[in-house]
Amino acid sequence: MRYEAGWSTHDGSFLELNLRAMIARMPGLIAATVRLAHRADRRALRQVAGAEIGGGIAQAMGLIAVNQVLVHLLGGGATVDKLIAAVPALTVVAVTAVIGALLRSASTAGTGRLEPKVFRVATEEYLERVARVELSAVEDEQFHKLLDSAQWGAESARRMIRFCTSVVSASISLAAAAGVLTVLHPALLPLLMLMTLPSAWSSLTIARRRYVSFHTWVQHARAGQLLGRLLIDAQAAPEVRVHNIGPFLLRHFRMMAETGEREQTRLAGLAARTGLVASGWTGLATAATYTTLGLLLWTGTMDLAVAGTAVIAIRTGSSNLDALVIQLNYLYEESLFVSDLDTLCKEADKRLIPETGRPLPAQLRSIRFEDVSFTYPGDHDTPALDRVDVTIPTGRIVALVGNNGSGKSTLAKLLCGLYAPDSGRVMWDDVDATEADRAELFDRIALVAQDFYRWPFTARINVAIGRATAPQDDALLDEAAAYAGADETVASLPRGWNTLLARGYRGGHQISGGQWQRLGIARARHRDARILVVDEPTSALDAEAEQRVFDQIRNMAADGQTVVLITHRLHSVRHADVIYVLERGRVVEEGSFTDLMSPDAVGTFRRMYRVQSEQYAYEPEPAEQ
Ligand SMILES: Nc1ncnc2c1ncn2[C@@H]1O[C@H](COP(=O)(O)OP(=O)(O)OP(=O)(O)O)[C@@H](O)[C@H]1O
Repeated sequence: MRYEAGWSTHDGSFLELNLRAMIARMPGLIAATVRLAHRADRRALRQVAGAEIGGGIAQAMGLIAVNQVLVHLLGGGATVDKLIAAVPALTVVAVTAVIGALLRSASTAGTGRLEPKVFRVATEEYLERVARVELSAVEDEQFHKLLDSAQWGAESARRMIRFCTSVVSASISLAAAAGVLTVLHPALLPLLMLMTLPSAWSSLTIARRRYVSFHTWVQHARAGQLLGRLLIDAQAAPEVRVHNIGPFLLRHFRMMAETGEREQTRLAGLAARTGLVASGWTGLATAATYTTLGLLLWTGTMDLAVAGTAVIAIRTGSSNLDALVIQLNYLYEESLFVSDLDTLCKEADKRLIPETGRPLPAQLRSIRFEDVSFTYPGDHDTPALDRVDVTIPTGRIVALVGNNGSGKSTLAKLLCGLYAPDSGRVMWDDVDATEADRAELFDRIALVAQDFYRWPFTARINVAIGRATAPQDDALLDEAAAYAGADETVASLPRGWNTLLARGYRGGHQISGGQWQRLGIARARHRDARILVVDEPTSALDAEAEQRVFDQIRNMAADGQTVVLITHRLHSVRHADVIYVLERGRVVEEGSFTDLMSPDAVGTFRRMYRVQSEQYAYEPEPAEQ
């Protein structure tokens, strides 16, 4: 499941993974992290910033004081006098060390507080958007790939806080050491930089490879995890056992994991080689630095006290510079994932369901599909709906029937405003659904989809979620449950309405498919919308419950509610005002039950009805003579 890196060029970021680009982008990245942290917790941010800046100043002062101590100790005079003279500087060294330690712990506490908050803010930012994008975006493979990689972004944003703190701290310490070195001798600073360049190059190269590899293999990793999860999934568990699917899944899990391992091994080998080359160059640069120092001493250009401070400053400076490069590199690597998150937010913004639109008619007369065609993205040749004309009059029952894959559910989804037609229009009287206020449109529809969602919450929430924003009213919930025949189910649950319907959690309970379906119908009833779209509402119901649901659907239409009924139970569409028969995305027949059953009709419905009714025909065995 390798990906071409092409998609990653959406931001082209990894291609810019070189030192110049990194330095150019760094202020922007730090500013973005600071903004995120500011939104998450201002006080903690101030605490971290104050502690880091204070810590850097303390370190610089400490280094200057060390220089003073060495000057006193290596100067002329009696040892006791030299020690007494060094006491004030020694005190400064001790005090700055204590202050530094206190500030470091303040920074650690602040960072610890900030990190989880930044993670939450970043996560909410994309979740909030993704929940509002068009359904077509959620089903789009490219968008999904972006979702996969961007999900790491929130975790990266969290880690960036720590790396940002380390970068600021290492930069201040480095500035202190560099300042001291420049004062000691101007040649020392460039030499220090030279010592660090190879490790900077090596970390960047390794980071670049890791990022490219991540993007190439991201969906492969997800698919591997999916296989692993299937083995422990409660729903798959019966088949896994009875059909002995465990070894099959495990074998494929191993195969996918091994591909991942090979990639990791390849990266590790390359990293080891790059690291070795870098270490060689660092060794040469270090030798050059200390040779220069030796020469300066030998020629008398530098005295011993200064050389001692220089060695300390070089050691501090090079470890600061190493830390800075490593932290900058981590920061940069994480920022690439944060930029994926940013890209996801931008892409999601482009695909958001519009928040405004034309108001729908208050007294709607009908919804009309006018010459509507629709093809799912990727299915270029086979339209799911092909030039369909359908009229749904208000307060009537409209039935959609047809073979599997004939386009019934797709038509229902277009009606619900989940997809827009490729051509043709869905008109709510004189308002085109694509221009309509979508929130208002959704508000008018209650949907019992074929694959309605089994929320892993309590029975109460499973029904109340039909009107998620309204306050919960037990009387209304009871009424909806009674309507759908779910009242007995609820009464039989160990904790009634408050029973958790999620196996695998404490107190979780499992109900049957039919009982779920009753709850799904109760949910749609509780929504109390003007148009009810029911897609195979009774597939899991027993015969009596099924009859009851269809009777109630009839009553609803009598009360003025519009019902769009999709079903394979053809006897249940007898009472529909109009029946549309679909075949391969086209309407091939329409009319009332009587019209379609008449000998003059096209005959598709009649044929389907006859096949079904023959299955129910009961002829008693002839009595034995
Ligand atoms: N989300 C989707 N993405 C891509 N193709 C889809 C999607 N949903 C349905 N299709 C395709 O569109 C066609 C019509 O499917 P649809 O679900 O509308 O049929 P249906 O009449 O409701 O079938 P059934 O009676 O089996 O529920 C089918 O060929 C199906 O493969």
